[in-house]
Amino acid sequence: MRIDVVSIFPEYLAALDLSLIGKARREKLLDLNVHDLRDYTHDRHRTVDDTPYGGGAGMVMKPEPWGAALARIATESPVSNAPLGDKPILIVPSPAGAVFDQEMAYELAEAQHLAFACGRYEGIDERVLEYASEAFDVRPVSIGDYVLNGGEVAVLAMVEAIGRLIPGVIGNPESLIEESHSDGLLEYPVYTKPGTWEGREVPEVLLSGNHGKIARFRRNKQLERTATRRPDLIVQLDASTLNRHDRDT
Ligand SMILES: N#Cc1c(-c2ccc3ccn(Cc4ccc(CN5CCCCC5)cc4)c3c2)n[nH]c1N
Repeated sequence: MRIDVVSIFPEYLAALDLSLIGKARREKLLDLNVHDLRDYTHDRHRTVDDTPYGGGAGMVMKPEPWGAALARIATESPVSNAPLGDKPILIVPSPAGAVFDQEMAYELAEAQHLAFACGRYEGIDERVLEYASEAFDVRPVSIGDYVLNGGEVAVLAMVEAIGRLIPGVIGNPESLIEESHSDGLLEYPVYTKPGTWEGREVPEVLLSGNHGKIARFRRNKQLERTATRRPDLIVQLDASTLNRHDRDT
């Protein structure tokens, strides 16, 4: 997978050189390119923003640098020149976007080429998204119902959530099976040595070696946690998921 990220703070994305995503880049599982939007300006001050038409607080990101950056990325895309004529996907982090979730992460992990446009100030001139839709499948996406100062934090979260789903990135793919949201429920609690810590014991069933009982204990903990912490997820569960847990714990 190729990923391109455009930002006026490219150093914000340095975290993507670390840990599993950094390892995936070094092992060529991920071709991740970070671009400084200011490299696509032509004035002495490398200007990327201006006052909003119609008035209002703050500044808006100018269209010209974005147009040049996205045009460059589109021409380099391994997808847009493909015979099928697919388009690379352009994710535009925005408080006004569709909410990013695990289902979207799985969908985007299938893409050959993702580009991310990190806005700042009050956002990017809307004409950029219209222009980009000629060469990209443009997706405004939000990572949650709160307001950040720009798109970079959202890109870090999405690239990690998507990147870890790419085959070979996570050492043990089994660990992807039982994590939160993989089956519509929150994950169960985990424990490790020592067996007693600060007077607190590990649940005895986990020491029993009875895999059936352990599975039931964990399932019930998933349901218990989801019902108390995310009741909104419970209503979305189908009967088979809810009835799969056993009363015998
Ligand atoms: N993903 C994600 C995000 C973001 C996010 C993503 C990208 C940018 C680019 C700039 N900002 C800051 C910002 C955004 C909106 C406003 C409100 N204005 C009101 C008047 C009309 C214009 C907009 C102010 C400042 C961003 C925030 N926040 N929260 C998420 N989950």
